[in-house]
Amino acid sequence: MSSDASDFDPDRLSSLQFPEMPYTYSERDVALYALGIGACARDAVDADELKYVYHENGQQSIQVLPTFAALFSLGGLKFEVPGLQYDPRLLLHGQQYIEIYKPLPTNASLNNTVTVAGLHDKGKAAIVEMETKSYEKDSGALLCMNRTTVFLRGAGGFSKSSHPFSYSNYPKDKGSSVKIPKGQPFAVFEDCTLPSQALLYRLSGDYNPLHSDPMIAKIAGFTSPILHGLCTLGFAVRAIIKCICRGDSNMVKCISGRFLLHVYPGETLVTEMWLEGSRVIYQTKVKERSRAVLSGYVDLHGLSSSL
Ligand SMILES: CCCCCCC[C@@H](O)CC(=O)SCCNC(=O)CCNC(=O)[C@H](O)C(C)(C)COP(=O)(O)OP(=O)(O)OC[C@H]1O[C@@H](n2cnc3c(N)ncnc32)[C@H](O)[C@@H]1OP(=O)(O)O
Repeated sequence: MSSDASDFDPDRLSSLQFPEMPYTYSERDVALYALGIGACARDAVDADELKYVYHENGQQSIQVLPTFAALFSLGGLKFEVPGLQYDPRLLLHGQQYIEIYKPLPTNASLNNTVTVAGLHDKGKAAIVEMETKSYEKDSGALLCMNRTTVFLRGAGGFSKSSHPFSYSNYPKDKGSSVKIPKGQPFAVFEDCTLPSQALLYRLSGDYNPLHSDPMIAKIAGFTSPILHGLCTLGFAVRAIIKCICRGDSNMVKCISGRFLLHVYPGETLVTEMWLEGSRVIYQTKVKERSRAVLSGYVDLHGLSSSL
């Protein structure tokens, strides 16, 4: 479904207004999310992960994994940009960038503001970047920011082909692809996803049928439903918290990931990690197909020099 170039007006982009989106979550949502990204799947009493699903050692509230913040951006899934038409069945999640400004509370009521952070005409596809800022309702404090990049196959060509449209409201180096170091990784973590992983993960709020409906998956070009990109990202960041943060998820400051290839539920994810100062560069591969499916970086607070 290619868009008609005559309908697209770049001047209208900056003035686009999206309604504020409330988002409320409870401790139950936090625990369900942790299970959805594989916490405690191999070991129900995992010393690093039980705290994400249970009040371990009498702790007052369960802890929240930093990638939970990505769920706040899902309300923007049904976005509309005037002059850009796309088939939602062909949408793929391209990238996710998350900044966390304070530890996520176990339950909260938030107000999300959504803006278009970028739009690019790639000819065969359109790339849309949506920025979501999440504020705590009571205090008004800014909790986190998400930048979600979606890759809309077949929706390119909406601008004049002699000068394809490209706009970003942030510096180019933020949230794009990373260079994987040549040396041996500092740590490697292997984790199996369940055949039912996407069915479990969707209960956290992304009900896109691409992840559950065999017919829709075929129309989208896959042999069967694929895993949510944010589920794969959750597995990768959980591996980094385990291997590098020694289980302390509050060390995570910022997360960037680019989805390189789809994952089928049931496949094994192998995450390789390299340290560059307080930055962890990572790459996740599907073991069965020996293919990289995700790469990016995670910036950490207070990384111990003893590592
Ligand atoms: C607001 C809230 C929204 C929430 C949305 C979440 C909804 C979810 O339910 C949906 C999902 O989770 S889908 C599952 C996760 N995602 C995937 O599996 C996609 C995996 N990636 C691919 O298949 C290809 O990289 C593919 C197909 C993406 C690109 O591959 P190619 O077509 O081969 O592209 P290529 O020719 O290499 O590059 C063309 C231009 O596009 C840029 N680009 C490539 N991959 C990108 C990516 N992953 N993200 C962003 N940009 C990307 C390239 O840089 C290139 O641009 P340029 O020519 O300027 O270099």
